Amino acid sequence: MIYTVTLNPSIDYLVTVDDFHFGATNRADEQHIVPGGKGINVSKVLASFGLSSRLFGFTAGFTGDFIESELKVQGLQTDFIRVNGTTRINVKLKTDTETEINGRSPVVEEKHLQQLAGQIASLSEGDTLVLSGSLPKSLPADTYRKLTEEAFRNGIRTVVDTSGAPLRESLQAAPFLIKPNIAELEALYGEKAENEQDVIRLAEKAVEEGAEHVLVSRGGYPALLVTKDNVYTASVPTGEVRNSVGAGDSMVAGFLYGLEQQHDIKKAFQYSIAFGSATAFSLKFAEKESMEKLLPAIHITHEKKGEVT
Ligand SMILES: Nc1ncnc2c1ncn2[C@@H]1O[C@H](COP(=O)(O)OP(=O)(O)OP(=O)(O)O)[C@@H](O)[C@H]1O
Ligand SMILES: O=P(O)(O)OC[C@@]1(O)O[C@H](CO)[C@@H](O)[C@@H]1O
Repeated sequence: MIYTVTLNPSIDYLVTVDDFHFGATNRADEQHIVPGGKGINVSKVLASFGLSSRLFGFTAGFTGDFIESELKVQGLQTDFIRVNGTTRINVKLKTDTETEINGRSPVVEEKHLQQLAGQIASLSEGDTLVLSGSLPKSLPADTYRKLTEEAFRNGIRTVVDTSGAPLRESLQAAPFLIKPNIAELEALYGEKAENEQDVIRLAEKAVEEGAEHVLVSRGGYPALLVTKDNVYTASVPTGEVRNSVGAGDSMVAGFLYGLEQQHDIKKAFQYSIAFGSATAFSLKFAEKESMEKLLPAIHITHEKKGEVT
């Protein structure tokens, strides 16, 4: 079973303003109000590909109520812990470019974290735990590391998709997969990656620090999957980007989908790109038909300690 954890969910207010003027009153040309947050997005994408998951995390106030009721309508199995305050609202403004304002999280207390740890303690060997997104400000940076350590001890595979100190800390707990985008990977080591070799070098550092698979997304540029002995590079399909919100989460979902279908790592990587780009090319998240159209066009190069296949 797959479990996703969204410690810091959101309502995403996706708004398109074709002719945007800074400092003026603008009117929306299109808008969508949806439950968001990285773990929630992973679960939503998995569900539309027929894979069930259970959703953990913290919700609060009327925005939290909206998220829970919407997800239930969509048939998702939620088990959120209620905290005080109000779940944040994240603004995703699409003009000729994309601008985001992510809101402030409510306060999550130690007792709530303990409750979550209790939920995770009930997982079984072979389960997958996806820890995605930022931490509420009140939680310490080692939160994901501790949850990953506990999961690792119990034979649970952990995916960590976050950035900064929580990502750095989590490496020590040997996560099965991390999925930084290029900016997150660069920030992790305080270095700019000027070319693909630099990206590989930085990803290898993350492997040395403990991650088993490092999946680096680079928007429309080839993505990389780096492990101890292997480097895979995937071409990314060309197309019109209509919405990149959730493209990274769709990659995580696609990777897990590939593994759930009993495919190897290389094929799972190919699925992850197809899922990511299917989301980027659509106003909604990836759907089966669009994903399957993109899949054959994604070519993977595999380099194993000096050999190229
Ligand atoms: N311009 C693009 N053309 C084709 N595919 C794209 C493009 N931008 C994003 N994608 C798809 O989405 C994937 C994830 O993109 P990106 O590196 O922007 O992730 P991210 O920053 O984690 O995304 P987000 O945080 O917006 O969900 C890419 O690997 C690719 O499959
Ligand atoms: O502030 P965080 O937790 O890093 O990211 C939250 C978020 O931007 O990520 C998702 C897209 O990946 C959105 O649904 C959501 O608004």
